[in-house]
Amino acid sequence: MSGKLAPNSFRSVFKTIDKDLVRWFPGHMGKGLKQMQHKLRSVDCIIEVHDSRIPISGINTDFKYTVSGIKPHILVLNKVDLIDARYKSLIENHLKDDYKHVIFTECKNQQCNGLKQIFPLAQKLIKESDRYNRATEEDCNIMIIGVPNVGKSSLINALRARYFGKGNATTVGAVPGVTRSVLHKIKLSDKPLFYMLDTPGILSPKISNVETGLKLALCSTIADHMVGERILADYLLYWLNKNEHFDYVKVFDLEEQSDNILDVLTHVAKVNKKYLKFKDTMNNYIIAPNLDHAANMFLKAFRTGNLGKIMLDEDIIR
Ligand SMILES: Nc1nc2c(ncn2[C@@H]2O[C@H](COP(=O)(O)OP(=O)(O)OP(=O)(O)O)[C@@H](O)[C@H]2O)c(=O)[nH]1
Repeated sequence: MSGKLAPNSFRSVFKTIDKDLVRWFPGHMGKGLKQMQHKLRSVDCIIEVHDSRIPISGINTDFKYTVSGIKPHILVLNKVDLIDARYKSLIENHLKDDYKHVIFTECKNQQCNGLKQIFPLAQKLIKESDRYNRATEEDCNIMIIGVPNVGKSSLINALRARYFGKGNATTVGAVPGVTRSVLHKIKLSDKPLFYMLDTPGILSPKISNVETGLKLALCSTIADHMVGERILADYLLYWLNKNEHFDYVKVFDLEEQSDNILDVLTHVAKVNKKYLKFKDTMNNYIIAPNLDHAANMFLKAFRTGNLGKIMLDEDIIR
């Protein structure tokens, strides 16, 4: 039976030593954004994809001032399979002033309702819009934008399989930054003639605060090593405790809830028999729990949904 700590025994603030622990804007992202802007003239609709687990922290608000705003726009919140369904209406409500069309998707499930809604909605919005310079063009182009690793390529592949009956046209990866080439043009359907333009994930150059950055990193939009696996695991533990999600106690066979990441990681490493062997200054062998391995296991459990269906912005929406 797992023990319970009183709520006030957990940290109420996450303190990091390094305020600049994430270097946000790798060079290719700035270049990608410029190339996207140049291509806007040939675009009829924008589908902005983000991660349902961070529907507020994860949105790159720069898109609003750079690439979206002028063209018909759909906000897709992907990976909805990883959040508790009751948050969908709360998220929609929270975003309603900024985003008129919000669709939740789960790319791994072809039967997902959201996937079925996207193309008909895009067609409708384009039909109702003024296409200006493109009014006489027969083909329609939908540009897919978003931060890294939210599932843009997966969405393109799922839509293409649905409407064009073709296999993967673009590479899917578990680490951010798989799509580097800007505006890879992929046919979505023949009649009507529709194309999708894949784009590399773009993060905002300025992240409003460290916690937003850490949430982005927990959802793999930033490579783990940019932040550090142990810091990320510590933030996750802090967040889980603060928001009373204690599935980790059972999943990792802990005796009780804990707010001490070193204790938790040491336990996880020991239970899973993950040790490091190294020599000390006296040339003696030391065997110690492999805390980095344990941190990765902790992060993976969250990312695969094993720690429960978790929406990291629930603290903001509440
Ligand atoms: N659970 C879950 N995972 C998903 C879903 N869609 C995509 N993924 C996973 O998310 C990871 C990233 O997917 P991609 O399609 O490569 O994402 P991307 O936005 O194109 O990535 P970049 O090219 O880095 O910008 C992969 O491991 C996918 O399998 C989904 O709906 N649910």
